[in-house]
Amino acid sequence: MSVRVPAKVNLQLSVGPIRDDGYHDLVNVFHAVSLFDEVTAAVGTASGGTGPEVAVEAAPGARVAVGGVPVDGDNLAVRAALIVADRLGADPRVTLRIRKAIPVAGGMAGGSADAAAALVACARLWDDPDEPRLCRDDLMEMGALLGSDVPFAVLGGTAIGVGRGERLTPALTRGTFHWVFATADGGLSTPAVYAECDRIREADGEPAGRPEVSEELMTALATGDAKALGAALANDLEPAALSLRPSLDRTIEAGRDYGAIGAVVSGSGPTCAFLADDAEHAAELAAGLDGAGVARSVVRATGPVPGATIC
Ligand SMILES: C[C@@](CO)(OP(=O)(O)O)[C@H](O)COP(=O)(O)OP(=O)(O)OC[C@H]1O[C@@H](n2ccc(N)nc2=O)[C@H](O)[C@@H]1O
Ligand SMILES: Nc1ncnc2c1ncn2[C@@H]1O[C@H](COP(=O)(O)OP(=O)(O)O)[C@@H](O)[C@H]1O
Repeated sequence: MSVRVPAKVNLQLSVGPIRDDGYHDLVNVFHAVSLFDEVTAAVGTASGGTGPEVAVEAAPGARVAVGGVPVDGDNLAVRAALIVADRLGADPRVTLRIRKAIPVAGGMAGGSADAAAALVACARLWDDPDEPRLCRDDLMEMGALLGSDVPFAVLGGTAIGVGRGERLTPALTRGTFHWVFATADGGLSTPAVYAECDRIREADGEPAGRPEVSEELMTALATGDAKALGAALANDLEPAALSLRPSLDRTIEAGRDYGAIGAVVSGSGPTCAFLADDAEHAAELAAGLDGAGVARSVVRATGPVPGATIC
């Protein structure tokens, strides 16, 4: 059972004040792009242990450093498999193989994507095909137990996330947008970036306001206006990511110099996202960024694309 699952970029990430539970209230506009991890689930394990086993590798041709991905019970895909087994009363001995093209700790929700893929794969493996007990909404609910970004990786497309980002409403979009992503050496820790955002706000004496959906962004999406979308991209975590990784400033500038119509750090970073007018412009932009030597790798993708899908 193989499932393909997309990365995300945040078109708008508005971060409200920190809550009592340590999370921040968000308006998080997710957009799924055509950079995919693949998770394969097969019944049984080689070691004969009591739970899931996992192996992780870079997808063919992908320059992803998989060293930081846990291959034990901390792997989000393993935790996802255990949740599905528990819900369906299934034998949790399953072998998961993850092929990663999504950068690790890159702000593109690769771990969440793998969790979503494992939820979909294990549900298909263990659920009753004639009378399934789990629907997509159930899997999204189970995903929220694993992380704020997991429900979106199940859903895909473009969606507005509120709460900690897990409560989703699909957004109306028209056409296809063309993106170029500049990945970085080494990741950034999501909790550390949120903490840096709080620290900067406190130091500047600028408390967080209530996050609100950008009307400019929604109109740009609904009309398929790439230039307006580029102008509306906004990420409250960007100053924090730049503070923790000052070299990203040069990456963003290089993208602008090569004609990107929008440039933003993706989520908690350090991947930078650049919007192009069309496929041809994206190819030129990618070549320019590659030559500038400001990224570990430069990848093109389009969005929106569907969420976790059985291959
Ligand atoms: C920043 C975003 C933007 O989409 O993603 P990444 O860029 O890391 O992929 C998300 O908010 C990350 O979501 P996810 O990676 O699922 O985080 P979780 O496991 O739920 O939380 C990890 C930690 O991030 C912080 N966190 C997360 C979500 C949120 N609304 N407020 C927070 O403060 C908390 O410190 C939390 O302990
Ligand atoms: N299947 C997985 N793939 C990647 N990272 C994972 C996975 N499971 C757990 N992790 C952990 O989650 C952390 C964040 O990873 P990731 O989701 O790739 O980044 P981000 O939150 O920046 O989008 C990693 O550093 C790793 O320790």
